[in-house]
Amino acid sequence: MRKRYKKKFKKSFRFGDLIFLYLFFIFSLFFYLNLYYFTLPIILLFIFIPFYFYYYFIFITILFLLLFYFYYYFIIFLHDMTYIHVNPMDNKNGEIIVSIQSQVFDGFCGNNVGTFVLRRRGHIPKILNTVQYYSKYKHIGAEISNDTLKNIINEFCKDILFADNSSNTNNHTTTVITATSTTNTNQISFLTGYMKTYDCVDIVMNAIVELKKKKKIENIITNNENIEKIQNKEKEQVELLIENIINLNYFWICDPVMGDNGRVYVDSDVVKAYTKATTYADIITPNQFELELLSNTKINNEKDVIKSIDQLLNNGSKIIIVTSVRYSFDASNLYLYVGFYNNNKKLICFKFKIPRCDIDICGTGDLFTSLLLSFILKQKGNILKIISKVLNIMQVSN
Ligand SMILES: Nc1ncnc2c1ncn2[C@@H]1O[C@H](COP(=O)(O)OP(=O)(O)O)[C@@H](O)[C@H]1O
Ligand SMILES: Cc1ncc(COP(=O)(O)O)c(C=O)c1O
Repeated sequence: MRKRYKKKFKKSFRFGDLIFLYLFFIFSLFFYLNLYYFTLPIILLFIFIPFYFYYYFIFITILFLLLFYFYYYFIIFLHDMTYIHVNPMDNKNGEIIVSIQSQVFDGFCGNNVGTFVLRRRGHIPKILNTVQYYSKYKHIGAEISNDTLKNIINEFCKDILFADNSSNTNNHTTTVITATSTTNTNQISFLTGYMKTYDCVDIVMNAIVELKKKKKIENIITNNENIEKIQNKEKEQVELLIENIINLNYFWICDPVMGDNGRVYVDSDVVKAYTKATTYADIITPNQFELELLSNTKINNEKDVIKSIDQLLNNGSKIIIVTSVRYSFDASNLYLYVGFYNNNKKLICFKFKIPRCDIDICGTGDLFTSLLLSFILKQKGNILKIISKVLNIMQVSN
């Protein structure tokens, strides 16, 4: 009786197909609701229990569960490959990043880009907005006053020095050290971008220099003897290590944002302030126009670029990265140059060719500097590899 009924049932309803559709529907629903966590297989198991007396359904259920598990772990694997998983509150390495840039209401530039990128890559930057404008193109809004800027920066410096002095006593309540009580306050990096006025650049620069002095940060630890012992090929590699060029425990990436393609968007005397800053900044990232302003040289060819880089390095900066140079004889590419002195004070310069998109993209410089900072901190090592990684992310297809 039961057999006959089963046969009839199978023929008329095509029960197997219905179950397939049912399973498909349930899975789609759960995925749509983002409920693909561990509880789901158990829920599904209970849903399918009524069908268990058909071994055919048992087989399908197990198959689906297995597929689900593979799919789930595959997603996690892909996610891990793509993003760096960091708990935003987990500042165990004690790094302190200070991002001093603009803030705009509309669009992407300055801290809107920089701090987003840094946070997305697992850093916890401290953020100071130098201006609050409507957009990159409409500088309507307000600049931070000198007093406010000084107050905030001084407070930060006080906190840092206080943390140093009281590193053995854990009864402090300063904001800087809230992340962990074992914060290494030597691991500080400054990223500066858009600053509208001479005073703003000057105040920030003086604070950084003063802090460096108070914390007795030595500039660099290059050990000539060790490098001489290494064979020639390896010697070249050692020269390229960023930790041999700048002090990674404390450095300043200064993007001298002044203008682009002949258009200036800061006060005219800001160039003087940045020229002074080239003495103290560890890494300077001008575009072609900014390099021309800083070196007072018109860039027509590669020789001009190298001469200007040499001039800025001579002032005291450790690394110059000219983020984009456009030559009249090559409209389809941009060129990025990186220059620094080796131990024998010989200028080392490399260039990267970048396929140029025929659009004016907003905030590219700010994206570049924040990625650069992140890769320096996370990856260290060969400076050319660091820049390649940054450019790989920046690369856009035409
Ligand atoms: N038109 C473009 N085509 C391709 N890449 C670009 C373009 N504009 C900018 N970039 C990328 O952004 C980086 C920084 O851009 P740049 O224009 O030099 O910065 P800034 O915003 O400071 O002027 C370049 O090194 C390059 O990788
Ligand atoms: C307010 C403001 N205007 C203009 C610029 C220049 O933008 P870009 O670097 O894309 O030329 C910036 C960059 O930070 C900015 O913050």
